[in-house]
Amino acid sequence: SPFIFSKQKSVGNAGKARQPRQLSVTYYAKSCPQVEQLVLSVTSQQFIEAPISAPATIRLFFHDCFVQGCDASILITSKPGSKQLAERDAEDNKDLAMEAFECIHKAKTVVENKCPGIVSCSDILAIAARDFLHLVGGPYYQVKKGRWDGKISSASQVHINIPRANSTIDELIKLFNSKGLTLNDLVVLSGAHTIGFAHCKHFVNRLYNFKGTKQSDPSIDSRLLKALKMSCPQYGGNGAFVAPFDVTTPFAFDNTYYGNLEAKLGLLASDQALFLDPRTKPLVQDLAKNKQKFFQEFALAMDKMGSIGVKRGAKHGEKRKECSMHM
Ligand code: HEM
Ligand SMILES: [Ca+2]
Ligand SMILES: [Ca+2]
Repeated sequence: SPFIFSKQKSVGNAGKARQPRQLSVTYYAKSCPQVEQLVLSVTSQQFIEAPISAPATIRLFFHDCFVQGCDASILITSKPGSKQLAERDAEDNKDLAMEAFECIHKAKTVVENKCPGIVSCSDILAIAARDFLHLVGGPYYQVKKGRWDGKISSASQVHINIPRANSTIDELIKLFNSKGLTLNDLVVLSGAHTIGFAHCKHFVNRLYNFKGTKQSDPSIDSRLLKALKMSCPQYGGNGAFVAPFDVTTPFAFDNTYYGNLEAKLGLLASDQALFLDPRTKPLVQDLAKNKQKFFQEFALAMDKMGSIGVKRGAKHGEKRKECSMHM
């Protein structure tokens, strides 16, 4: 009946932001069956040459999905001479590592060579992030595919959609909820900080002037505080210096991140806050005890994050030939 037809249609539109459109593991089974192998050939080589590509690409995927959905909008470069900057030139994206962009570019080139015009940049990013997660010792999961690339990339959309080191737990919960992610997803996905590094500017306030007190953050371990102060002076430090998120195993994907939080070894205020807030503390304690559970839940949460705001079809998206260039 026409009533039901129009009702279904409006439900479909209303769910645009929240309800992921259907993705599938077998999306390219006929059109490009070797896509995963092709991407892996690049990611595994890149992991040997530049292991930093692993954290960099996982973070790139996160920053893509949180702004306009998982649509490779993060890969588009600003038009030369235009005042309208693209997402990747926004302040909050400036420290995304080049290695990640290069890796996706290489993978896309290899895939285009074998399956021209078939595979979206957003699917390649999702596959590469999974590959790197596994290469650094994290869980393996099947990547659902069928994302189309977005046609919009605007720097002005970034700040409101990307969490910051000084975001409160309330703000983080709100932001994650707005993407269809739960409190549990927030705690589990933050576990990505078991690998990778951060620049001083993201935690220097904790060392010298926590919340305007002119004191250091009381929830930093004193030895870590001392070490971080040596590398990150209050004024005029080396802007290129990076500290590991996980002081114990910065290159291994494991659950030590959570144990570190219990030991006041979190790097960002937003990391340590997960152990200080009564809503998230029990989840941290649980994951610190249970690596198996962390792995299972991380894989599920990545799948969920990878479904945010997914576009399907030529009306809403495109399949870019060159990931950095909107057609
Ligand atoms: C919960 C709120 C989060 C905040 C406030 C946050 C903030 C940050 C900051 C400030 C950095 C350091 C960037 C730099 O100095 O270069 C960073 C790095 C990183 N983030 Fe997050 N992040 C959050 C959640 C996530 C999520 C959900 C993921 C992925 C699932 C993720 C993955 C990473 C990775 C892997 C790095 C290391 C990048 C590298 O070493 O190149 N983060 N994050
Ligand atoms: Ca995006
Ligand atoms: Ca680790």
